[in-house]
Amino acid sequence: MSTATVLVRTPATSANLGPGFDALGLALSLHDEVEVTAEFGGPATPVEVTVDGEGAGSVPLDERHLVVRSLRAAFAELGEQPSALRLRCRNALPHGRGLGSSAAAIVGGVVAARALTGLTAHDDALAAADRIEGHPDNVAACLLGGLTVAWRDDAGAARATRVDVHPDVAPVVCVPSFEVSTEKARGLLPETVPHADAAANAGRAALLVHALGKRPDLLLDATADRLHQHYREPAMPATYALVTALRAQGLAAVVSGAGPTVLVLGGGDDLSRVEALAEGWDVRALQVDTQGAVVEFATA
Ligand SMILES: Nc1ncnc2c1ncn2[C@@H]1O[C@H](COP(=O)(O)OP(=O)(O)O)[C@@H](O)[C@H]1O
Ligand SMILES: N[C@@H](CCOP(=O)(O)O)C(=O)O
Repeated sequence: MSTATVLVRTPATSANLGPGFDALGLALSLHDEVEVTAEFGGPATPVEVTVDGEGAGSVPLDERHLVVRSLRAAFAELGEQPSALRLRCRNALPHGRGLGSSAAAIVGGVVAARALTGLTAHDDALAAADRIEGHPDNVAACLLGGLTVAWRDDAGAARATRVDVHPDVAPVVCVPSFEVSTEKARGLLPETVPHADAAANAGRAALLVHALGKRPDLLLDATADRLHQHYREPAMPATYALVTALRAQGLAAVVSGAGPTVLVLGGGDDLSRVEALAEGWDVRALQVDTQGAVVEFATA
């Protein structure tokens, strides 16, 4: 029998960034940690999970737990399931707010399973995480850190590349007290969209990559979206109203991921202006996380 332990740290992510639906993601300086101990070759025992912080008291503590499901899926692809699994989760990412908590849980499980079997390269981890999450934008940024552009190749496997972010891009998030699940928010999207809207978003998404990297002064124009935000308004009217109010003041505000958090891609100078309009919201000035998922330690 063999036993190994790893500790994996995963960042929050804001996906879409306005026009980059299911493609763009930005890793943020807010993190979950999961410590996983796995035994191989012993008698099969039930999984043990403890949770501190966000999700404590609400997430299931058995095989339905999202990190456990992701570990199981990754171990299945790697060819061997552990006979025993023990997890200690310390969560800072709020759930169901559009800050990538599910992506962080999935990446945490996939990276932990790979580290527990001696794999440290991220090569196949992105595709594995995308197969669980169902869209590659958050998992790419969570895995790689920074600003990422994700896509699926012709065989359907997720791929991603990182783009450097201009130092003046200081993310501010306005987190509401209510949740909207990504599943519900995706259910509001239409099957098809007008060609003019698709064309407008393609142009703005291309501009956004340039604005985030080199021209923050173009961020207001670059963050305009016609593909998802207004379709989701019925599930989060307060979010849509805050985005509209912030944009009217010249601030580059978008719905973070599938919402309901609002992300403002401005400079640090914008914080007081955001706070003035976002009364009652939990307004946090964050930084871009440049590390992505990190294996803090691994013991065999
Ligand atoms: N650290 C975690 N541990 C277990 N389950 C989690 C964790 N993070 C997220 N989840 C699951 O994912 C759900 C939230 O996912 P989702 O609706 O995609 O919102 P978001 O990813 O924007 O926070 C939670 O309600 C919970 O079921
Ligand atoms: N592109 C996805 C992003 C979902 O992000 P999350 O943080 O809300 O899970 C979408 O817009 O549905």
